[in-house]
This record gives sequence, C-alpha cells and structure tokens, in this order.
Amino acid sequence: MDSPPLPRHNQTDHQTKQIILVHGPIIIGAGPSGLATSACLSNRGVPSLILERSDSIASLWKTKTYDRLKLHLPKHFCRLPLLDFPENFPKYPSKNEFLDYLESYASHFGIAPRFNENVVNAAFDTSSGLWRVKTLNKTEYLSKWLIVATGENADAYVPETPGIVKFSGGKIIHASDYRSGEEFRQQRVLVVGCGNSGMEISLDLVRHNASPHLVVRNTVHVLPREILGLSTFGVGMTLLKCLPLRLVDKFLLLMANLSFGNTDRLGIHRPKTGPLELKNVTGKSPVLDVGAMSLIRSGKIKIMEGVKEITKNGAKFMDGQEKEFDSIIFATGYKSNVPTWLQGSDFFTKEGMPKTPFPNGWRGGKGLYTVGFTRRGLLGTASDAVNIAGEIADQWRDEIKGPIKNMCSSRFVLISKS
Ligand SMILES: Cc1cc2nc3c(=O)[nH]c(=O)nc-3n(C[C@H](O)[C@H](O)[C@H](O)COP(=O)(O)OP(=O)(O)OC[C@H]3O[C@@H](n4cnc5c(N)ncnc54)[C@H](O)[C@@H]3O)c2cc1C
Ligand SMILES: NC(=O)C1=CN([C@@H]2O[C@H](COP(=O)(O)OP(=O)(O)OC[C@H]3O[C@@H](n4cnc5c(N)ncnc54)[C@H](OP(=O)(O)O)[C@@H]3O)[C@@H](O)[C@H]2O)C=CC1
Ligand SMILES: O=C(O)C(=O)Cc1c[nH]c2ccccc12
Repeated sequence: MDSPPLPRHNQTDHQTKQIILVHGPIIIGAGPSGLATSACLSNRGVPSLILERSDSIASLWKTKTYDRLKLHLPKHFCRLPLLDFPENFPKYPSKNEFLDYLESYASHFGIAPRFNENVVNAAFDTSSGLWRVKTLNKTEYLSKWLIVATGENADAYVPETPGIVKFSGGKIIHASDYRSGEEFRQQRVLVVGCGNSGMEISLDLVRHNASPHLVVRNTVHVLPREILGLSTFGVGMTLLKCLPLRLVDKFLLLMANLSFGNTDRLGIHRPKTGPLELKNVTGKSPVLDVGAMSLIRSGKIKIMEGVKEITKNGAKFMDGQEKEFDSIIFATGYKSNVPTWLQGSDFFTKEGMPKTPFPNGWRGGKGLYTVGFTRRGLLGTASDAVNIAGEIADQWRDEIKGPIKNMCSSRFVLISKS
C-alpha cells in the first residue's frame, strides 16, 4: 500500500512553525488512559507519541486533587494493563501511591510524552488521510491515527449561580483547587454538590474544625465503601456475574440500609433507579462513603437544599433559609474539553463524550479512537486501551510493509520548519 500524500506546506496556516510526521499514533493526554494505551501499543510493537498540555504525567491526580484522596475502589479494579500495583500497596492506595505507580508505569514502558503541548485543534485531512493536530506552541503533528485521551474530567465545571459576583467573603474555589481543610479552619464553608468530591471535602473540612454545609439539590445514592470488610463495588461486580443488575442493586441497597438506616430524614433521598443501573444509564457515580455519613448524622456536616442565590455574605436556599459563609467550594463536577479542539467529527456529543455506548465507544472511524470516556473509571480505561492497541497493531503491521517504513526510524520526523 502506498503511503498517503502529505499535506502541502502551503496548506498550513501561516502561524505554524513546524510540521512533524509522527511514526505511529498520536495520543492526546498523558493521564492513566494515554499511558495505558501507549503501553499496550508498545507491547504490540507500535510506537506512539503522547502530547500533554501540562508539564508532567497524570496532571489530574498530581495537581487537581486533595491531599487525603485515596482510590475508592480496591486496587485491582484500578490497575492499568500489563503492570500490577506493587504487592505492598494497601487495598485502597493513596493518591501519592497511585502517582508513584503511574510514574513507574511510564518508565517501565519507556513512555516519554511531549509536555507543555496543549492541543488546540485536530481535524482529519481527507486529501492526505492524515489527522492534523495543532498545539498552542504552533506545532502541527500528523498521523494516520488520533487517540483522544483527554479525559472526562478535563475541565472544572462551575454552574452559573445568581449573585456569585456579589460574594465578598473569603474564597470561591472549585473542588479541583481544594488541597486540604487547613486553610478553612474555623470557617463556615458552603460545599455545593454531593458527589464523591463534595462528600469527601466536607469530611476533610470537619477534620480541620471547619463547619461544612453541603448542598444536595437532587437524589443521590450513597453506599458504604465496604460491606463486612469487602468492597461494596467488588461485591457488586461478583454478584453481577450470576445475578441480574436490578437484583444486585436491591442487595446493595439492603446493605446501604443496614449501614445508614433510612437516609431521607438526613436530607439524602435515593433515586428510584438503583445505583449500578443509574451508573450504567447516566454515568452518575454512587457516593462510596468513607466517613461523611456519620458526620451528617451527628450534624457536623449540615445538609442544605439547592442554592437560590449567592449573597454578599453567604447564600439563600430554595427552602427560604439564608446563611452566612466564609468560603464557597463548588464540587460540581467536570466536563470533557473535546468539543473545544476536535473539528469536523460527529463521533462526539456536544458534551464531548462518544455517542457510541460502552463497550464500543473506543472506535471513532477514520483512525480516530477514544480511551477513558466510558464513565467506568480506570476499568473502562483498561478495556479501551487493550481494544485500541489490538486494532491499530493489525493496521501497523500492514503499514510498515509499505513505504512509510523507510521514512524514519525515530518516533517522528520534521517535515517543515518556518
Ligand atoms: C478526584 C477523582 C478521583 C477519582 N478516583 C477514581 C478511582 O478511585 N477509581 C477510578 O477508577 N476512577 C477514579 N476517578 C476517575 C478518573 O477519571 C480516572 O481515575 C482517571 O484519572 C482518568 O484518566 P484519563 O487519563 O482518562 O483522564 P485524566 O486523568 O484527566 O488525564 C487526561 C490528561 O489529558 C490532558 N489534556 C487534556 N486536554 C488536553 C489538551 N487539549 N491537550 C493536551 N493534553 C490535554 C490533561 O492535562 C491530563 O493530563 C477519579 C476522578 C477524580 C476527579
Ligand atoms: N476517592 C475517590 O476515588 C473519588 C472519586 N471521585 C470520582 O471523580 C469523578 C468526579 O466526581 P465529583 O467531582 O464528585 O463530580 P460529580 O459529577 O460526580 O458530582 C457533581 C455533583 O455536583 C452536583 N451539582 C452540579 N451542579 C450543581 C448545582 N448547580 N447545584 C447543586 N449541585 C450541583 C451534582 O448534582 P446533580 O446530580 O443534581 O447534578 C453532583 O452531585 C466521579 O467519577 C467520582 O466518582 C471523586 C472524588 C473522590
Ligand atoms: O470513580 C468513579 O466514579 C468511577 O468511575 C469508578 C466506577 C466505575 N463503576 C462504578 C460503579 C460504582 C461506583 C464507582 C464506579
């Protein structure tokens, strides 16, 4: 097979400083998903190049998470393909242990991303059959394959909230900027959003003698992280092998009831759909409780209804209450950034998620792939990475028989510089 014609230099916009033809797929993002895919490719003899906007691997875990964070699923559900966690790691590794694992993963597979390369545009060039990927550094990378590994949590999501500009108390931050309760000691803190982040941040605030008020505007499933010393998630996965989903959900809810009792009186109402079914259908994660529930019961974490508006000194709530706060933390989740840079592909929704549901959302067509957009955490990442590497490896074997083999032996070749 002939290699495709390269885009002519005059097709480049005048700001591009250099064009680089990548030997193998381009992967965008050096988080767990990008690393796992690069490792699986390399294991099948396919080189790849990762472009990462920050200056290190796993920037979400390194720079956007709080100090007390631990994996909330047991480690074997969070391992990346081809390399286990060290034996001496605890069942629920801490964020620093997980980061150590990712660092050794990258070095084990010789993965060397190009850092400070923020992808601002990627489009398929039909004339050459190549993906053209442009970065803020005015470099353009070309490859037959583009693997999107920028994550479901690429950007912080802060809802538009009436009155927010009026707040003249302390800080307003997103959960991704929260490190510890140290700087909130003795403060009254409004925590908006009761996913895993909002719950764990509230817990951390209490441990630092702050007074968190947690906004729960909707129904939510809270499950104990463990049932009789066994991971609730693990028990759920085991039961799913032999029981229907709804029955497993019934069992998990029974366990939750035994642990917490009826949570309605605490202001925490459960959705009608069970926790695993809801996760499958909407992607909404159940909260896995690591201690917040007992603080809610004892009143140390106060549950509030939805926020109506932020005021100069605090907030007004939907139920008519008004309270003063020193700081506000938006634990309102994240969003994908794919729609901001991927052009001309209808594979993603306007929210930046693949339209094809799990387990088939990894293949986008025309050499486009996605990893880590399954709403199934690191388990989903591992599944995507293995699938992508298998498919590209087959194409690569054909490719290296053709003329592209002779173009370069290194990972990339510079084909234009202005
Ligand atoms: C607080 C928290 C705790 C979590 N805990 C668990 C857990 O215990 N178990 C579990 O299974 N899952 C967990 N998750 C889910 C989480 O999404 C995964 O653990 C994992 O980080 C996803 O990896 P990823 O590589 O897909 O995305 P990310 O880790 O977000 O990595 C994406 C990378 O892409 C880079 N990037 C983004 N946009 C661009 C661009 N335009 N150009 C270049 N680079 C770009 C980012 O800088 C980042 O380094 C957690 C998530 C959060 C937020
Ligand atoms: N230890 C661990 O392993 C941890 C894992 N995680 C994972 O990270 C991912 C992100 O979690 P998280 O950061 O909690 O984000 P989530 O998206 O899971 O939760 C966001 C929360 O904010 C609420 N919310 C959104 N907008 C508003 C609003 N305008 N007013 C009030 N509430 C609002 C949502 O409620 P609604 O349902 O009404 O939209 C939801 O409860 C998840 O996969 C989670 O499981 C997070 C922390 C710790
Ligand atoms: O941390 C998360 O939200 C995850 O995505 C991990 C995860 C995948 N499937 C689940 C089902 C129940 C709880 C957590 C998860």
